[in-house]
Amino acid sequence: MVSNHLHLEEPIRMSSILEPSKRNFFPAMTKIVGTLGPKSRSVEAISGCLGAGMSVARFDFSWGDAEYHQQTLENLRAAIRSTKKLCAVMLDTGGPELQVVNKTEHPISLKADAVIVLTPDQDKEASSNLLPINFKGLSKAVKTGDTIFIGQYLFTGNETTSVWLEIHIELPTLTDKDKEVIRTWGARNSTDILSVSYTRHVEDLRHAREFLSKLDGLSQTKIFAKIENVEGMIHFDEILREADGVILARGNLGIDLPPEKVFLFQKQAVHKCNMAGKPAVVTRVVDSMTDNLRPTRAEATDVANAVLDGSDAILLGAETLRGLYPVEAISTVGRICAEAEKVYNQDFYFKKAVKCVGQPMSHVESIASSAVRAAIKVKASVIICFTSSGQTARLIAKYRPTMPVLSVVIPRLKTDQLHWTFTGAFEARQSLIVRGLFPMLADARHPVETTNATNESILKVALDHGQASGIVKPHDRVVVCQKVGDASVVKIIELEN
Ligand SMILES: Nc1ncnc2c1ncn2[C@@H]1O[C@H](COP(=O)(O)OP(=O)(O)O)[C@@H](O)[C@H]1O
Ligand SMILES: C=C(OP(=O)(O)O)C(=O)O
Ligand SMILES: [K+]
Ligand SMILES: [Mg+2]
Repeated sequence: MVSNHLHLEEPIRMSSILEPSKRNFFPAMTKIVGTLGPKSRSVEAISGCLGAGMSVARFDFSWGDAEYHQQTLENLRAAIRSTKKLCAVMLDTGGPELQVVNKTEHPISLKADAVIVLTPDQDKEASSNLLPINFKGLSKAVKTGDTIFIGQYLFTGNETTSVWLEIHIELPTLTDKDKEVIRTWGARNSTDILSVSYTRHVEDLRHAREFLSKLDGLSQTKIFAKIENVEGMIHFDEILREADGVILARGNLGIDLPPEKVFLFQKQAVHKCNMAGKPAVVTRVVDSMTDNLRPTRAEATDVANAVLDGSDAILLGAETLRGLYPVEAISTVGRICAEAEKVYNQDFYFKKAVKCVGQPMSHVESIASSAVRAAIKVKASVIICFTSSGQTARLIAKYRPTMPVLSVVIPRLKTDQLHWTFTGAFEARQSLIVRGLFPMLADARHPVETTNATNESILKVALDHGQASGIVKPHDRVVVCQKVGDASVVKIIELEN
């Protein structure tokens, strides 16, 4: 029996809940973004995070300077080399966020019923009754009776953190400080994904794209809209059309929205992203793991529901940034995701996605959905997809195959009139935030023409890679999606050994 809701493909025996889960070579199809900070920035800590399943590292420029984040990034590179795990780099802007400037590095506690003065004078020392704010226009932006909410990361010493106001702040979404960081740190480190904090309108993204296109090395950076207030939520559809992906910043948005409405936003936003074939990233899932080894029941269930809703990735903030158990937080979330993926109603979802595209389908989309359908019908253990731009692989992932997709990124030679370089590295890393995609960068010495001989030799390398990592075993069936000459083909192969 196939039920027509998005969870539980079919009823299961209660006793089967206790059956131990099979170990996979990868923790989950759902990806985990880890924010790197004080508790997760040494080579050792980052290696642990990569081993536990983190595939995107987020650098949050709401705090810390470029030098601090550069050191962390160098450590990430060392950890990638030693663990041989791929990891994408996400630059998260500060955005129009008002911050309390606490230079004392000591936590500050606020007392109930106390009177607090907010001052734009950043030279003043922060205390329980005086909070310096990094925004001169505050007194003009508020009126008597307005509420000012002070974010929860506040006063933990290391992070200067968010203050939220029930008002519209006349600051651009990409501030001058953000632009400076992108121009310097971002360009120097070939940022894979730019997270545009507090995206409020589609213009915010157009502006960001135009800005990136003028910078050396950043024209390929994917732009993710971080939706964290009601304004961004209201303009969601137009934002999604322009974005390469969306981050549902439930922490900040959850303050702006009545609690009983948060789930509605999540389900709608994730669904819209799924239908558009763009990655949806959900934040703030296991806050309590910042200080504890186990999540609460509500948090554990929430992670599973995010997967059943169709999320591509889970973003951990304080849990990895300043939490006591970054590695355990990642592995716990990964295990919950893997369990939820097993009961995800792929059949129902697939039909909805096909219906939503309508007819006629584009050729690539038709090939991609057919590859997923064939793989499920023949119980293939993996789909191997050849891609250069990454588009075919993303389209396959859109149909949420139940098996991993090994996306073999074939480099292309390109020139800017001065130099010749190979593409591929960006495309491979950028798929690390898409549910089910596991990229592999083909050797740049392979010629890019799609002849039978080159296809076969690259496929052999991919299969060897799959076998070495345990993703494919002897006698497995594998679905391959590639171009032979001018024709896109989906073929099913049976492995001998
Ligand atoms: N270098 C390649 N060798 C063989 N097949 C390829 C290559 N690049 C893409 N394909 C296949 O070609 C078809 C679509 O082509 P195209 O849109 O150019 O791919 P993409 O945009 O993903 O790079 C898909 O079947 C894809 O798997
Ligand atoms: C991720 C969030 O915020 P921040 O960027 O402040 O960590 C959030 O609000 O969910
Ligand atoms: K931020
Ligand atoms: Mg294409």
